[in-house]
Amino acid sequence: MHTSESQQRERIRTEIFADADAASRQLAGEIAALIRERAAAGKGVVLGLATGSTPVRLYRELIRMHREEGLSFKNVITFNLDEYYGLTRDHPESYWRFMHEQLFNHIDLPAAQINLPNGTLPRGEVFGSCRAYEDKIAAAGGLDLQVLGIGRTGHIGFNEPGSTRESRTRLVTLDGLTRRDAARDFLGEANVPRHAITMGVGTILDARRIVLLAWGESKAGVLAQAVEAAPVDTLPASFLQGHPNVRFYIDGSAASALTRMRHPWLVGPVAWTPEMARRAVVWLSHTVGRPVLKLLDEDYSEHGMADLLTEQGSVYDLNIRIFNELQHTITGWPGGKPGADDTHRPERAEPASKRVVVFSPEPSHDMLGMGGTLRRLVDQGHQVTVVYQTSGNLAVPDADALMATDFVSDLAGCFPGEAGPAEAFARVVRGELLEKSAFVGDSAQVRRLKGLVRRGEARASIKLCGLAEKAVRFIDLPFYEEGRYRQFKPGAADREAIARLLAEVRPHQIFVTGDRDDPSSVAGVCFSLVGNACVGFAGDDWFSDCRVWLYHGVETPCDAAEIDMAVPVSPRELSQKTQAIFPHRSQRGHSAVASGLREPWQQAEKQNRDLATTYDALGLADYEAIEAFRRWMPGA
Ligand SMILES: N[C@@H]1[C@@H](O)[C@H](O)[C@@H](COP(=O)(O)O)O[C@@H]1O
Repeated sequence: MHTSESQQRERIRTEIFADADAASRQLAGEIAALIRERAAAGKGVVLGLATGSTPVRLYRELIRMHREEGLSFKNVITFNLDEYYGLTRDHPESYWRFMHEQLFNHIDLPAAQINLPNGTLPRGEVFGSCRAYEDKIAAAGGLDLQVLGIGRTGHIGFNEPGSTRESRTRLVTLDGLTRRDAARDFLGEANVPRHAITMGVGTILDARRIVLLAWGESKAGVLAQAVEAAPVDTLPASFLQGHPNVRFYIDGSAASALTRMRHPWLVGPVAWTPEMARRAVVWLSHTVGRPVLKLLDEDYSEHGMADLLTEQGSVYDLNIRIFNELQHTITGWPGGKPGADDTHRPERAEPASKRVVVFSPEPSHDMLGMGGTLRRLVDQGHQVTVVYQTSGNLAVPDADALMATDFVSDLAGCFPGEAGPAEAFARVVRGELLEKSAFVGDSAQVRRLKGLVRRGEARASIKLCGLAEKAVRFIDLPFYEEGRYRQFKPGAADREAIARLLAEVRPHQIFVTGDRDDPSSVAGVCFSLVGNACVGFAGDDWFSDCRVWLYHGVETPCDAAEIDMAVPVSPRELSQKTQAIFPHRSQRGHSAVASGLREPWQQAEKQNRDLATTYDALGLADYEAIEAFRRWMPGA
């Protein structure tokens, strides 16, 4: 398709890269070229920098270029976008500390040339300091290049919805969703500051060049609006549309809601592959509000799809073909139906009893994404192993850990004079937790105890699915145990643990999630470990008899056109699933797993019900709920 035609709805030039690494390398190369060019002319560069997980890959690449290619930052002055208000500079979550750990400590940028808003001043001095920050940017000659990420509210810097196009550096109140998104970094929403200092939208727009980076499906909706809808102050990133030199560098998942990706037939001619035809017909059915078998010639022609009809023959044939394809995704036998003709079934019939591995990035993802299917697999006689890839301890509130220590102490109190090492351990952890005045990172022992809390929850949950305890593996991958949110670095030990497990079980089916998540999130890292292991096994006999199924996280809607296997969930199974999510008590309420006011099980229930409603509207059977899966193949 001709690029400019397919991008006709885009008001910001957007480049889609193979992955976050490729996009980060591109921008790092451009920054390095600018620095070198200016240095050669005896001039400096003024960079505007961002925090969050998004630019971490960019910073790693700049550090690599400094170390291996002699890139010097001596002629660079930096201004950061924002800073939390009320955190000391050495607080683990201050942006000052983040920038030093992620970039400044590893390059030769002189300390005097580093600038961040000061979040430590008394309120009365903030206004003056914000003005001084603006003056300093101007005195440096203005920003040559501003790097941006984007928040799920559509914020840039901390310019939340409601920020005006003219806003300047100032103190702001953080949006509820932004605070929930930051809750994991701060080990609980209660610890997230309520205020921050941020450059204004106007300050950002004054930069001579702007590049916004974004990865993962969770940003797709907000990005599509920023790029394609009219600018509004409810979506501050949309104000970038007015800038003469702005580019978005994003990965395929973040781009997935752009018209050229989601509905390419609306913006130009497309190659009508079977997948594309299915997507278009599902969209058409939704758009005109008629089931697939009732779509008319005029529906197609009035919605820019006449060429599909020309290519595929009559509307009657096309409607039936797509209807059948959709119908064939539905199965109550997620592990295959023994003895049945499986020509049109999503899974093969043999072997009748399959070895199945379900990977769950943290305890609870398995149940939220595929609790109904998991139960069916067990009930239908498959040998299911659930693998919890990480302990999930970073997402356990202190209060839950304290309860656990109390329990151990109380239990020990039942045997006076016989206090053992477990009681001593609980006492130490309890002491640490009680001494925490503000947020501090947890020690290894606190994390260990929190991991055990989640193990207990996972066991309780999985039992409700009829799974034996020995079918559950907790592999506590080291990248997570040694890491912090937004800063995970998976390594050889993580890769080996996954490969070892797969080589031992040699499953016929693998269920995994996280393929469309931000690659630096827990689910994103966990998926890439499994995906890479599968690529490594691609030539092995056992793997050629193995199918990999992707299940869905609860925060993003399922697109019916992309489903390869739809497992109906009856009213009874849905309540059993909800019941099985319930034991994950540390994830309830204030946890970042919940978005909005919804509890995790409510989100899962809604997602499964919504999909059933969609299938019903397409003219398929009317189920209570549906869990959805896509098939994944290495290298596809
Ligand atoms: N103030 C920062 C933003 O500058 C950043 O863009 C956003 C997204 O974070 P992440 O990159 O981790 O998705 O987080 C914070 O709100």
